[in-house]
Amino acid sequence: MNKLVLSAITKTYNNAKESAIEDVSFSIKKGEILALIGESGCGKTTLLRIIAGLELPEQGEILLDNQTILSERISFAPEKRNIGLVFQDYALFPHLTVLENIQYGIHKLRKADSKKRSDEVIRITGLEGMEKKFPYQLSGGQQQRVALARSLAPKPQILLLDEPFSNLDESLKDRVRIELRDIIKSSNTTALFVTHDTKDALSTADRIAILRNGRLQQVGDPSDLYHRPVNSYVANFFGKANIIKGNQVKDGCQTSIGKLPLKMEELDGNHIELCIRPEDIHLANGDSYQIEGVVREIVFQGENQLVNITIDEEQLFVKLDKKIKVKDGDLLRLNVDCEHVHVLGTS
Ligand SMILES: Nc1ncnc2c1ncn2[C@@H]1O[C@H](COP(=O)(O)OP(=O)(O)OP(=O)(O)O)[C@@H](O)[C@H]1O
Repeated sequence: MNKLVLSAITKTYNNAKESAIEDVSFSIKKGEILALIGESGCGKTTLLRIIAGLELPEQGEILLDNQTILSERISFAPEKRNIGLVFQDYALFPHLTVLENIQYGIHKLRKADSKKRSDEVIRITGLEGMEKKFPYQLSGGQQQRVALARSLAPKPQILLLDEPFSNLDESLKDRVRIELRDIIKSSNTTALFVTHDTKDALSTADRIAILRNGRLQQVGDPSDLYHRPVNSYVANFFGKANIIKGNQVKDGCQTSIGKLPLKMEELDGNHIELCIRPEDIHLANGDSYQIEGVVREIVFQGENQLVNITIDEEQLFVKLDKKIKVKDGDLLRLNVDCEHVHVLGTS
């Protein structure tokens, strides 16, 4: 069941030449965590603010739990949407304790109910024992949990989080990503968070929506976006990708790096664009090989090495185990794992 449905949202700021958001549609299922990702200025915050009711688009509809909260005729005020917002800087009240911050959004409840609910979210967010502390006495990760607890307390229909990891040290991020996911899941909440970091999205979200210049490129689970990107932009956003052009031939595809025995029966068209991940190219261990190229650069990557090889005019990135000895100028013979080659498009 869908929790949030966005249809054809378009927003242009006053005096702007181009729209910040252009015809964006996607939905979020109940209980799902969706990451909205894209480069700086692509419109992530604008879309988040539109959903929260803080910004009005000139076109589009929003359904929250099957109720229209935005259309041509309707626009619910932010406080009527029952949406929880966690801001990038957490926006905690500095003069209130952890408990008072959490109870702020549920002050209309009877005292006993407010106590019961705040105890619940304190437990879910692991803040037991910190109730009397003030925000300045907490670490970044703890402050984030207070902000989360405060937003969860009124049981929002959906939680929106703006760059939830950007204020944290690199060393803390891995743990906080897992914590945040666990807290959202154990509170049965649906969430949408904005990030520009692929690691945040891949490790925390169930599905990812990628924006570019205000336009939605693809929505899918992390594996879809990595293995089946819709275009070269998405392919390159989620890691290194070799984008290779080719033409269909009788028993495969003749590409600029060599002939690959791809099963192309579903393809119709001569100009084919392929996405080949560096880890799907391997050193040939017998006489048979598909590609031959010269090593130009080797980048150490811990467990692996990323080797840049040239084949005529073409460059290819290949991920090899660190134990394989290669050096500049070596001639390498390689095979492509054709099962994993993804066709981006044909024309
Ligand atoms: N209040 C505003 N008035 C005019 N233009 C705006 C306003 N807010 C944002 N913009 C423009 O809209 C576009 C999208 O901005 P937005 O802040 O939504 O992007 P973003 O993806 O969240 O960026 P970042 O990751 O840097 O925060 C940008 O070109 C920005 O300059």
